[in-house]
Amino acid sequence: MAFNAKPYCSTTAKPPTPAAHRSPSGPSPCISVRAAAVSPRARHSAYGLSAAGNASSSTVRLRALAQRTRAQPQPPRRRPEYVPNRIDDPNYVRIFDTTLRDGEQSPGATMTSAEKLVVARQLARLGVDVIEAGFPASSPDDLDAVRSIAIEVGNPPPGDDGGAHVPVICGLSRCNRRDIDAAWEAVRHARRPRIHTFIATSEIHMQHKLRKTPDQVVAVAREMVAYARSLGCADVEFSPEDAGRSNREFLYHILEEVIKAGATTLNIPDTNDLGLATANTLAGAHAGARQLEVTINGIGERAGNASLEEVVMAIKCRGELLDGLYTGINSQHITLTSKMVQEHSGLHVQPHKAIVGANAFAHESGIHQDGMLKYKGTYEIISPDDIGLARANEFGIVLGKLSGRHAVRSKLVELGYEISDKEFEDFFKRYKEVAEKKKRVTDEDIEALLSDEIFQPKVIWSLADVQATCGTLGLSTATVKLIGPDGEERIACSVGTGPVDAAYKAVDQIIQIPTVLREYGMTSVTEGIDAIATTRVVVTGDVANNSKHALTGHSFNRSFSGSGAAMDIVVSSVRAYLSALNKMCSFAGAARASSTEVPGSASVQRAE
Ligand SMILES: CC(=O)SCCNC(=O)CCNC(=O)[C@H](O)C(C)(C)COP(=O)(O)OP(=O)(O)OC[C@H]1O[C@@H](n2cnc3c(N)ncnc32)[C@H](O)[C@@H]1OP(=O)(O)O
Ligand SMILES: CC(C)C(=O)C(=O)O
Ligand SMILES: [Mg+2]
Repeated sequence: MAFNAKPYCSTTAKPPTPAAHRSPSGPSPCISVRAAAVSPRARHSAYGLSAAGNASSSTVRLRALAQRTRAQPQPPRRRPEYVPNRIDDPNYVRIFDTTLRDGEQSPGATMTSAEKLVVARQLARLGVDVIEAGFPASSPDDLDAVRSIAIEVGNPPPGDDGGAHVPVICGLSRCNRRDIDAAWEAVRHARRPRIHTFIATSEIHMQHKLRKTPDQVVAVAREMVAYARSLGCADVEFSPEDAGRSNREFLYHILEEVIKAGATTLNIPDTNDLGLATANTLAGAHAGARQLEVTINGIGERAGNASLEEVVMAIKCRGELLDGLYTGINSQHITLTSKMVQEHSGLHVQPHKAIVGANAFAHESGIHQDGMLKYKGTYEIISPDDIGLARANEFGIVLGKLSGRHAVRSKLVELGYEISDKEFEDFFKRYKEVAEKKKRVTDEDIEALLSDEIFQPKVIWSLADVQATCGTLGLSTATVKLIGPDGEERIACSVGTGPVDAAYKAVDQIIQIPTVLREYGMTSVTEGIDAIATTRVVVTGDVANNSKHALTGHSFNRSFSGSGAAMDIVVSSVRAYLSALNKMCSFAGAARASSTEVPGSASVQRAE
C-alpha cells in the first residue's frame, strides 16, 4: 500500500505524535498514509490521549475509538464538503489518485498532455477527491498538462448548479522554490488547488541522496511548506519520503514542524516493494488515516502503488470490518477507467488482477460454474455491475477442459440448442476431447461441434480412424478405417495429390458409390493454431440419385452436402465427406427400397 502520511494523515503508516496534534500554533492537518488520513475525531482522541506517542499506544487507542465508532449509527453516505485540513465525517475516506504522477513514473508509462487530460476527466467522473496531476517542475510539458487539468477538470462544468463533483487538483514538488513555483503556477487555476511537497526523512536518503543533516532537512521542509502557503495556496500536503525507514521520533518531529508551518495534509509514504500495498493502505485506514493514495491498476514506480480499485472495493465490500468507512467513489466507473489507463499508459494488467483483470469475473472450472449457475454469490463477492463490467454472458462462464456438464449444457441452451440427454452425453464426450486440446472453447467451437456431432444425417458409415502423410517428397497417402452399416470395420489405403484427396479416395474404395466432389470448403471457426476447422462439401452421385424437378418434371442429378469439424483438417474433411455420403446412401437406400446390399461391402478389406 502506499501509506500517505500527509498532514491530513493518509495511510502509510503511522500517526503523528501527540505533540504534533496538540500543537496550538498551526492548523490541524489531515493525516494520510501514502494512503490515508486520520479522521479528525480519531486523530484528536488518539493524540490527545496518547502520552508517549509511540506506535503501539497510538494504535491501541485508535482501535478503541474504532470500536466505539462501530456501535454508532451509520452517517449519511454523502461526500462531506471539502475542507483542506479536516473531514467532518469521521468515516469518510478521501481517495487521492496519483495515476497521473506516480503512475506515470512507471517505466514506459509516460502519457501525452492530451491523454492525461482525458484520464483526469475520467478520474473526476469516478469521483476521486484529489487528482495528483503531475510534477510541474519536471518539464514545461508536464506543467502545461497539469495546468490544463486544473482549468478543465478542476472547475465546475459550464452551467453547473453546484451539483457537480469538482476534485482537488494537486501538483508534486520537491522542497525548493523553483518546484513549488512551478506547481503553484500549474494548479492555481483550479477551484481547489493543492501543492504536495516532499523530502526524504530516512537516514539513508538524507545522508546519501540529499547530503543533508536531519536538522537541515527539517529546516528546508518547514521553510518550503511555509513558502507554499505564502503563495496563497491554502491546501499544502507534505510527505516525508521513505517514511517507512525513517526514525520514528525524527518523523514525528518533522511532521510537527510542517504542521506548524501550515501543512494541511500529512502523507506517510511507505515506499513498499513487497507487494503489500493494498493491505498496508487498509491497515492505515483502520488505524485512522483518512486519505488513501492510490493509482488505477496499481501502476507506479518499481512495484507500483496500492490500486484504487482494490482499496475502494475492499472498503465498499468490507466496510463493516473497517468501522463503517466509505469513499465517494462511483465504483461503476472502475472498469472503464481501468481500461482507459491501460490504453494510455500502455501497461496492461495481468488476467488475474483483482477487480479489473480479464479473469476476475470469469469461471472456467466445472464446480465453480455449477455453483455460479445455482447462485452467483457462491463465487462472486462483487457483482460485475458494481464496477461497470458488462460481460458476454450472465454467469461469466468460460468453457474449457475443466468445465462440467452443467456449464456446457447451459451454454447450449444459451446458444438456442435443446438436445436430448443421450445426444448431450455424446456431445459432451466430444467436447471434452476437443477442450483438452484447446485453451478455450468458444461459442463458434460449440456450434461447429454440435453440427458435427448431433446434426448429422442418419449414420450409415462412420469414421473409426484416419492417418495421412503428406509433404514435398512424393504423393500423399492416407489410410482410412470406416465402420459400416453392419457394424464391421473396413480399411482402405490410397494415394492422392494431397492428404485430403488421398483420404477421400480411400473412402471411395470402401463405400464404392460413384461420387463426384462438387464443392469443398474449409474455414477455421476460431483463432489460433488450435482452432477448430469446419469443412463443408457438396457431392453428386450416379443415376440412382436422380430426382425429378417438382415444376418441370425433368430428371436431375441430386447433390448432397455435408459438414464436419475437428482440429485436424484431414479428420474434419473426412467427417464432412462421410456426412454427405451418408445422406446420399440414405437417399439411394430409400430409392432402392428393397435393396439389402451394403454399399462397398464386397470390395474392401475387412479389418481384423
Ligand atoms: C518518491 C517519488 O516518487 S519522488 C518523485 C520522483 N519523480 C521524478 O523524479 C520525476 C520528475 N523528475 C525530473 O524531471 C527531474 O528529476 C527534476 C526536473 C525534478 C530534477 O532534475 P535535475 O535538476 O536534473 O536533478 P536530478 O533529478 O538529477 O537530481 C535530483 C536533485 O534533487 C534533490 N532532491 C531530491 N529530492 C528532493 C526533495 N524532495 N527536495 C529537495 N531536493 C531534492 C537531489 O538531492 C538532487 O540534488 P543535487 O542535484 O543537488 O544532487
Ligand atoms: C513523493 C512521494 C509521496 C512518493 O511518491 C513516494 O514516496 O513513493
Ligand atoms: Mg512514489
